[in-house]
Amino acid sequence: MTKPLLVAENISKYYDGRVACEKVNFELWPGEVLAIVGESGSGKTTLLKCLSMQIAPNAGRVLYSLRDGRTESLSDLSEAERRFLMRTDWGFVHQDPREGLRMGVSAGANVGERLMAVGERHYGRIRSTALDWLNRVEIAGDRIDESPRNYSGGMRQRLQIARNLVTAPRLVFMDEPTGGLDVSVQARLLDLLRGLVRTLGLSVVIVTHDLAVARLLSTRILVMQQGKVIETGLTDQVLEDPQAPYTQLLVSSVLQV
Ligand SMILES: Nc1ncnc2c1ncn2[C@@H]1O[C@H](COP(=O)(O)OP(=O)(O)OP(=O)(O)O)[C@@H](O)[C@H]1O
Repeated sequence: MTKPLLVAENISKYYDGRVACEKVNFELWPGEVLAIVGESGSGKTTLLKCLSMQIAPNAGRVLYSLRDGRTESLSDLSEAERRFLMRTDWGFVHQDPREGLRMGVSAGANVGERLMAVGERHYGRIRSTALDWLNRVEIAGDRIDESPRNYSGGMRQRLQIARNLVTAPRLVFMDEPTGGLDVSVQARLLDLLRGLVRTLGLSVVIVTHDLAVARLLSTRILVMQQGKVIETGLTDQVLEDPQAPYTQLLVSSVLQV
């Protein structure tokens, strides 16, 4: 692919006149993992929501390269195109897996229903694909009929990932996917995510306040402070040689390893 998958142009969002994010610009290329980092309240989640059509920005636009090769502004998409993105071409991994899962149905159904949403009707195939995905996210196959209510936090998060990836999305948004988990569970999940992202060639926009997560997963990084992007570049470069004083502070306080 010779053009970006997603382009953010001057994205701004205000709440009661207060800046949540302002004039954010970047390009996301196929296979790239972009980490949005910054302290609490810097506008990371707001930006992610604007990018993924969960909220409308007050200004600016998001261009997306559709599977048929057209590049369209998200705000100009038809309802059917939006649905296709939400159900198939995009994934969204929430920090709290309960937001991304249906807790009232089995783990297998959580994965299977995304497949059904894209037209798969054959029960045997749905079940075997669900099993395969549980396996890929290291959930034992004999837990397929259990409700995710019985699952641990780490298992729920892995199930949420399976549910998202089963439709072979090209772009996955992640909001603090390892937040709220024990450190050892986080490490394992990060490993798994890194493996999946690489094998599947996924493009990812990930919000994290944890620079170690950004370092492990991302190719590029975007540092936000008070709603604005203050530094951006290749992750290794930015973390090794941060230019903005705020980034220097972030890096020196967090990455003393
Ligand atoms: N629905 C809302 N109504 C009013 N203000 C909001 C709303 N959502 C976010 N904000 C404000 O926008 C700013 C950015 O918030 P946002 O949640 O995007 O930051 P964040 O960097 O994701 O923070 P955190 O890491 O704590 O989740 C904050 O000042 C926040 O109070």
